[in-house]
Amino acid sequence: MENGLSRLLVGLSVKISRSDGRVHLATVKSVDAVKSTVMVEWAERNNCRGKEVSKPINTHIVCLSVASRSQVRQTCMFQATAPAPVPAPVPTSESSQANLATVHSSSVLTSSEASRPNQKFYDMIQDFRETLEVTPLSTTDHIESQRICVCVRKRPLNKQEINKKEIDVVSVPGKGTLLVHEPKQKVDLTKYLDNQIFHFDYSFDETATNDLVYKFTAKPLVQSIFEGAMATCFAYGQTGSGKTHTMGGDFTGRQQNSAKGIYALAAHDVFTYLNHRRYANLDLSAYVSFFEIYNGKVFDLLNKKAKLRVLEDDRQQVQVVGLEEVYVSSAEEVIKMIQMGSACRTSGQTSANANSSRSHAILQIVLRRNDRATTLLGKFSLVDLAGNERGTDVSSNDRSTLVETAEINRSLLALKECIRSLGMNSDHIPFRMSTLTKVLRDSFIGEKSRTCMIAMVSPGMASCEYTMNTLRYADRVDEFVKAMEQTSYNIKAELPDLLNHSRKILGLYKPQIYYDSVH
Ligand SMILES: Nc1ncnc2c1ncn2[C@@H]1O[C@H](COP(=O)(O)OP(=O)(O)OP(=O)(O)O)[C@@H](O)[C@H]1O
Repeated sequence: MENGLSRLLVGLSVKISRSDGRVHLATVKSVDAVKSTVMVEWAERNNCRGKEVSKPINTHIVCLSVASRSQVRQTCMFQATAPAPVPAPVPTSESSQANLATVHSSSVLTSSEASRPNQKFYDMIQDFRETLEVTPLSTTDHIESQRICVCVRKRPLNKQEINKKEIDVVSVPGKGTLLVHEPKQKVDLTKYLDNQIFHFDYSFDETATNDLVYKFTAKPLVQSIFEGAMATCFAYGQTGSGKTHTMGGDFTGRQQNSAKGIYALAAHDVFTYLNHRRYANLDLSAYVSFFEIYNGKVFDLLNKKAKLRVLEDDRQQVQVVGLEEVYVSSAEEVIKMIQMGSACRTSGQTSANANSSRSHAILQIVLRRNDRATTLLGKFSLVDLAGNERGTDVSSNDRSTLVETAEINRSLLALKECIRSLGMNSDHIPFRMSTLTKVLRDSFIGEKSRTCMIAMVSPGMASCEYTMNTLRYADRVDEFVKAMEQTSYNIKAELPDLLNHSRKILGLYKPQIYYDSVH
């Protein structure tokens, strides 16, 4: 019977009618999906988009009652619209069948879904999502070359959040757009969503891989360092939002796969270019350094966390004195350095003075000419920033936390200001505001500098405030840069209007003559 129902549902577009009168539309993709844990949750979490539903050929009602692994029984009525008889090769497993308890051919609906905290908000968000046009970014999409690029990446709900039945309050319809459905309550206790919309250069949803993120963010910057640029890629966001996952590689349990992060992907491309005949006559070598900044102090991750000094000479050149710069001849060697440095960073977490989420980690891939002075050609700095979540939390009065917080605040503020100055082509770069911006000073100067910021967000309702902080920060960087890009265009576009206005006031209005003269 269960098997029959599974076959019946696979490939169908189903309308899930619920006791409160709401309707969800979904396409059932596989028998396994039907059988896994709670069908209702699955259907709601995945394809609940009305536009996927094809015209019904025949309609029938089924009432599906399923039990989750925790034996919470849930019953739901399905109005299934079948486009065609569905061919379904059905691998059945005893264990998964156990999850499907009973099926009734009844139209009576009893729903016990309200077991989820914040169910009302969950429903409202689901309803909102049904109205969204979703166009996820794909590898074939066009990549725009720009001097400053600001993107956002949403990670999936993690196991803990799923167990807590946290609701996902972030939607990524694509094309650089991201929405936060902020749950709010009026004074009369009516619940409502404050749907806030943000636009960035690219927005990555929870299904995006590191490869995809890399392709649109750091990859376009790699070539620039072969043309003499200083390129920088930042990962910004609260603790646990996915900065290290993105930069350093994804985790399998506690093991980090360093070959799968943006650090390693960039290293691969550096060696591809290095071996390309186009750059062969430059006679270049690659070097790597890896260090962290904690509380304004620099520690060398490739040299047993040696504490280093940052000095500035009279020509404003900033030097990290004694920083190891290791010659590397392949991407694999860079990955080894990343593993070594990351292990050093992690082990520091247990010591009294450092914690990875409270420090900025910077991997630099440096290109030098093989001349006597090993002249610098270009540099790519990849930065895993400190978590920004306690930047606004002033509730803790522990002294070291306050000092730490002040330093993180200062450095993130300085970073924003330096990127803005870069966007303005300003002569004044306020890099002295923090150690982070001091050591990255050369990234903010010169016509060829390129910067990319990836803002990471956690999707859970509990992280909503931090998510909004992250997005506002990224939005301000982006907004300002785009405003500067727009300025020259707007001045040109608005000049006729402004001049006409002045002429009117002065009684000199000759629109035709003026218009002709402008064009
Ligand atoms: N896009 C993603 N897909 C799957 N899992 C992810 C993703 N992003 C993050 N995670 C997982 O979430 C957890 C936290 O991620 P991560 O350590 O990268 O966060 P973080 O922002 O670097 O935190 P911290 O500031 O504390 O270092 C990890 O277990 C990671 O594997």
